[in-house]
Amino acid sequence: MKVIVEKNYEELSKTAANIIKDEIAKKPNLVLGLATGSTPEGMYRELIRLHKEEGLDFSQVTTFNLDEYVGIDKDHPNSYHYYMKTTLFDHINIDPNNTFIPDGKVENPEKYCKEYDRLIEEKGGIDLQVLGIGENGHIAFNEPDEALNVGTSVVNLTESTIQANSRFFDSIDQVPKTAITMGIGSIMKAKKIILLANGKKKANVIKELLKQDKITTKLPASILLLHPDVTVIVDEEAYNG
Ligand SMILES: O=P(O)(O)OC[C@H]1O[C@](O)(CO)[C@@H](O)[C@@H]1O
Repeated sequence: MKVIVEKNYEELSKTAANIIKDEIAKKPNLVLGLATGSTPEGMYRELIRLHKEEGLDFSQVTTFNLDEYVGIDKDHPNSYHYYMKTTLFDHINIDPNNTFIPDGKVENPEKYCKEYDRLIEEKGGIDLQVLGIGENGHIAFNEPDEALNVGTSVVNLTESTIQANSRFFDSIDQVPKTAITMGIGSIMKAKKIILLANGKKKANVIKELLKQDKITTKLPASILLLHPDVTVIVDEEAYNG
């Protein structure tokens, strides 16, 4: 795993956005895996700037998002559909038909999850996957457990994730308890992965991850040690605590 330590969140965000820019330059019809949460917000702001000021062209790009809460409408302000639309898609020239986010209100989730993985394959697989990391080591919503799902699945969120994500909701009772998430296998099939983490809150989990020489389902991000092209981009706070 390659590690880049940036001075602060702004530099981290620019570095991540520039990696995406370089990949689009190499392959204009890039298949890009996207994450939500607080961490990538700065990267999305920088991508919008690159589009508006430097003509970064998303017209041929396809995106797949990692996850969505179950039972939440697409236009709910806490849905990841709403997040992606307002944080990135409305501000760049991406074709909405080329953006895919798991549907949290689907009737037959099992069938739907298989379809989602099949669709990723059909589009040629993910070229570049952006990941955040939970304070408990989750990637997407693959929570620490005895076993991890290979493909896209419906999962239960842990108490610590519900607690961490309650900051986006009016009260903790409103945080959904389940989500659809790309599986560990779906993520590991990406050709290239960047994992972003900033701030003191992520220092413990980054320390754990970077000292790992074993993979363990108790720290889902440790599976990334098996991937040939992962870059971890952190700011000094997440690196040093
Ligand atoms: O960036 P945050 O808000 O700390 O969230 C960490 C991770 O947890 C999630 O919310 C769950 O998938 C991701 O979207 C994010 O990468």
